[in-house]
Amino acid sequence: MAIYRWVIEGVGRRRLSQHFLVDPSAAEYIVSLVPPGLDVIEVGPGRGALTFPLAAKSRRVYAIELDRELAEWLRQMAPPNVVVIQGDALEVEWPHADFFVSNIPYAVTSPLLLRLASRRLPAVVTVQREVAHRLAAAPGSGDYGRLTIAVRCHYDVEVLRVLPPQVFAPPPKVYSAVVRLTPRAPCVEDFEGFQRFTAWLFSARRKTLRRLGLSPSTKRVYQLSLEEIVELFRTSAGH
Ligand SMILES: C[S@@+](CC[C@H](N)C(=O)[O-])C[C@H]1O[C@@H](n2cnc3c(N)ncnc32)[C@H](O)[C@@H]1O
Repeated sequence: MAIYRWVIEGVGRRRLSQHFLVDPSAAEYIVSLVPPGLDVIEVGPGRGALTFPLAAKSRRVYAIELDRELAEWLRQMAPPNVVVIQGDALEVEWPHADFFVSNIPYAVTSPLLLRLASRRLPAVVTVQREVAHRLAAAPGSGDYGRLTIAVRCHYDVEVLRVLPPQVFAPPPKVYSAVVRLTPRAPCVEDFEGFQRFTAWLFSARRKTLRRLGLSPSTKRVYQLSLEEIVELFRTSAGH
């Protein structure tokens, strides 16, 4: 019975991507990238590795945690300027804030980044190194795709530091990277329409524009810059 319970909990924890930051210098580095005196949203505070130092330099920290036990623990332990919101960060309403921080739970990386992009908050996020490569990818590379386009439509992306698995407990199987996202003027007004367009476009990522009937160009979809994709969207959708 005890083993059975342990197995079920293990699966649950994996689904929650619970790898806790245990290297104080990594936590200090991430928090140093957040300007002082702001209202900050933190997704997945866990055991508070970022939350506590963040609270010390911020006006308020809204800590959104899905795990009920961790949320309750944090409510009891955190200073009064930490507002714990128990729930799924993909579903709960995000409070008004100036900045976003998260060691992103791996299982929700893409939808969370898309939700963040629609809010255009300045952010520092830790993601799998492969995701960081996708965010920073240049046209023509294998990592370049819809996620690159969606995030870069709203942000300038800087991959600042790679973190080895051992900075987390339990260590994940992959390396992570700290990424700074600085809002830029959005590349389009109709982001939802743009998302539908890029979904269609990248479902044929190796096809040429001529083959897709979009232009006489023999360039392939994955070789197009963000600006070229925006231009195609404008002409094809009459925007
Ligand atoms: C990678 S851990 C990071 C924990 C802590 N920030 C740290 O660095 O030690 C991810 C955290 O996000 C929480 N979490 C997972 N999915 C979530 C979701 N959809 N919404 C909010 N929190 C979530 C997990 O319970 C866990 O505490």
